[in-house]
Amino acid sequence: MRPAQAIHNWQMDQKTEPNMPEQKPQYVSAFRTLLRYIRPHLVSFGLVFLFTVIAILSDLLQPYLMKIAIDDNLIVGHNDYRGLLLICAAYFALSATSFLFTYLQNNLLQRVGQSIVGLIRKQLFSHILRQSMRYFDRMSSGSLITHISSDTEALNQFFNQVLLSLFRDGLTLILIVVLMFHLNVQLALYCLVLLPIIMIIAIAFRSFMRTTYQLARTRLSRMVAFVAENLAGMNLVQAFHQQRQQEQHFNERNGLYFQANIREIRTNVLFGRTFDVLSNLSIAFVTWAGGKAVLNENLEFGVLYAFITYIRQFFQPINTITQQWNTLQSATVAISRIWTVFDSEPDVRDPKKAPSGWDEENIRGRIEFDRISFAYEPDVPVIRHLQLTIEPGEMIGVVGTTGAGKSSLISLLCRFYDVQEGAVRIDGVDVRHIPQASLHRIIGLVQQDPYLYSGSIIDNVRLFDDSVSREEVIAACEFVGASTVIQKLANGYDTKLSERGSGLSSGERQLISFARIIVFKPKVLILDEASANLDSQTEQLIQNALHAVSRNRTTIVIAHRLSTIQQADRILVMSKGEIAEEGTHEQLIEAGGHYSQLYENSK
Ligand SMILES: Nc1ncnc2c1ncn2[C@@H]1O[C@H](COP(=O)(O)OP(=O)(O)OP(=O)(O)O)[C@@H](O)[C@H]1O
Repeated sequence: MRPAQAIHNWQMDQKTEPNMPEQKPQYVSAFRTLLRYIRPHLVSFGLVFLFTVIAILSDLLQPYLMKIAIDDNLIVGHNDYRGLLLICAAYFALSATSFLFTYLQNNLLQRVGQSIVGLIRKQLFSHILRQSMRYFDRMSSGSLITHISSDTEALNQFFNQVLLSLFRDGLTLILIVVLMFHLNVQLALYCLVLLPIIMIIAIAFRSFMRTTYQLARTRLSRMVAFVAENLAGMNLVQAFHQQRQQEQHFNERNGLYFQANIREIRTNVLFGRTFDVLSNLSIAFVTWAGGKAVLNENLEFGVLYAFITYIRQFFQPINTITQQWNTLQSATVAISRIWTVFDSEPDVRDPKKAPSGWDEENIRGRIEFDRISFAYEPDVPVIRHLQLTIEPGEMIGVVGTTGAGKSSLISLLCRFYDVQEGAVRIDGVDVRHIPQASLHRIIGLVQQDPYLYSGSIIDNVRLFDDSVSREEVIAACEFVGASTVIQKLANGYDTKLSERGSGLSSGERQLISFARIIVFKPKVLILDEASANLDSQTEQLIQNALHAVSRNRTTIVIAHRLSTIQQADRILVMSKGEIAEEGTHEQLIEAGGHYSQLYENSK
């Protein structure tokens, strides 16, 4: 990302934070979409349901067994030791069954959930990769990272917590009510009297818990986004000594997240304890009403025991389900957010098929900008009616003031953006008709500050393409003169580079990019020259590499040092999106215009 973009994103983040609208969950559309992913796993979900039923039944039959033991085997004078032993064995068997099926159900649900979430994450990333540059101008990288990490994690929780709880706790509740009515209708009705109170408390807490939960999640995403933006623009932070200010901004976000977390925990504890109190109240009530009935010999003691156990088990699933409401909501918001990303279509699209007669291997490299106009924002033209033809094998140098539109011209040739007027053609074919993969094989781009991937130098030159041999890579590096730089590194060609190619200057990274050009042999070479001050040795290496690589290749060099392009076949001077001067170095010096002034200043 451009540093300017990073700053812009921080500013956006800071400006919009207090008023950023919370996204409302769209349950129906979110789950209809999710259903598409669930459908292929219906058998597994069916099995999870079956295992859940078995595990719950095994749990709930345990108090019932105790009731039988108390009422039938422990009655004084019965001395039914064999019966008692059988019940104990059955109790153990039920526990073991519950253990086994809970384990199976958990594992299976986790596996299915993880594979769905993994698939969504994969599709999300490849969808983002297919977007055009305009999309990345609009979206901050922080929010995209949040979509891929936190939002998919919320989906993961939906499967592992919400769905599991709905299956397990919902079913437990239903079965407890059935068992209570089976044991004693009157006592069951007494217990159900409490239901409306439970509902009122749950609903009252629900909206409160939702607010605190959403607040904590939003503040967490903002903090993550902020860190991501800072990492992307670290050079800027350091160059402008922004450490203190950024630390302060981070501390504010960290503090807000801390407060939201504390509020969330406090609410959860309050809610959980309220349910405990309610549960104890019901037990006291049932002990009083049931105890009276036992004393009057209207109720067996075992039934009362089973009832009390069921009441204890009754509150726990209600508590869990209510708590899952938050996760359900955040998962719904996450699904909507993920689908907003999926909904965005790239502005720059591939043609349905390559134009007839298109032969990538035999491209000559004639480039034509035919009266093109372009703007990033409506009404702010960056390039105006520009006409330029570059012959195959020609080397063009482009100079101009900052913001003149040099990089934009290259972006249009690479089709990172589409022109609004006119056409860009390669060998007479409009780039909009050329499949992008083919276009990017034809054009080799050596950027100003080349991006290197985490990996060895070998992998960075061959772009992880194993069909390119190590020897080819080494030969390419030697050809462009990068080997001197590489051999100085600790592990030579096997030195592991980090994403910013740490340890290498931008000029040295450009040398490695030149080696890529030799390996992949594109017909057109674009060099956005490193503007950073290079030491004279690296500068000379780059000059030599450019000379070697540009041979028989159409080459466009955006030059920051005029020495690089003095030998160019033609030099263009750009100003305000137009070509202001054009000619060889000698012709332009003689003309005494802007170029000659630049040349004088650079001496
Ligand atoms: N992604 C973008 N979104 C909006 N405006 C942009 C974007 N990229 C560049 N611009 C604007 O377009 C104009 C031309 O920019 P461009 O990068 O093409 O100039 P340049 O000649 O390459 O400048 P420099 O030498 O500083 O790199 C500038 O005013 C710049 O602010």
